[in-house]
Amino acid sequence: MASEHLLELVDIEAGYGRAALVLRGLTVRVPPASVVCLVGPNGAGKSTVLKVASGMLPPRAGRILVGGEDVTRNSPQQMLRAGLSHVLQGHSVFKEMTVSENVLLGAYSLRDKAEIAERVDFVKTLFPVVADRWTSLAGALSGGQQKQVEFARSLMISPRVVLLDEPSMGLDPKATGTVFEQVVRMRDAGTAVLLVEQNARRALETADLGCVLDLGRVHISGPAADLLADPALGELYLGNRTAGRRQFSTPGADNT
Ligand SMILES: Nc1ncnc2c1ncn2[C@@H]1O[C@H](COP(=O)(O)OP(=O)(O)OP(=O)(O)O)[C@@H](O)[C@H]1O
Repeated sequence: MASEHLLELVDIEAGYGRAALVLRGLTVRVPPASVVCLVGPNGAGKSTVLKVASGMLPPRAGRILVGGEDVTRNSPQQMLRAGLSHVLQGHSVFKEMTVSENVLLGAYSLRDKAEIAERVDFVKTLFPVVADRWTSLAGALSGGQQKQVEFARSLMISPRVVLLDEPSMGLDPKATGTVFEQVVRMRDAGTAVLLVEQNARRALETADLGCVLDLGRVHISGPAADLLADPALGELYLGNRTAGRRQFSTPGADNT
């Protein structure tokens, strides 16, 4: 059945091994051509959401839908084929390989040379540093430039949704700014983004929709601009100082 959302995680319960559940009835939806960010305290389960969406961690309950199709039991490879591309936390470029070799790793499942060439042109246009440093060793690039190589690699398969885990981690403010600009460019070029970030303010300034996670559930969600303007959210998560402290409304809301 067609869906107005590209990716839907519905009533997800998930955890690691025999340990207690990390995600406890979480619902997140990603519309087309949007950036949805997940923010919240350490250990809330943000990265775990991305692992569930990419098939790395099968949920114990709930459903995962891509374009309305149920992919809950997909393996990571099947999730990739369904259009979900995961850019992991930290740096995952191979420093001893060139930028081109790193980017082309993202095309390993493609057979059509014309399609690969078309995707290479696309990512080079989207990320000029990838074009400029195409034959350089990836290890010679700055952290922010390496992150753009990872973005380019993730886009080679024409994903429907890119899952970005902490893209600003370890970057200085200037590189962080560039990386967030590139997130917007990805969206404007037609790829939806589900973004996990510690830098909650910067993420909400970039995103269209935001979800605040706490204890494995969506605590509050809505247009990112509304969340940024919420004084309670500002005080709890964004470092604002306000006179009165008020509590959030009922936990368990979703971003529909
Ligand atoms: N591989 C793992 N094995 C066991 N427990 C894990 C594993 N990865 C994460 N956890 C636990 O799951 C919980 C949620 O972790 P997760 O990384 O999803 O949180 P997060 O919101 O992304 O946190 P942070 O902002 O610190 O990155 C934590 O209690 C963490 O210890």
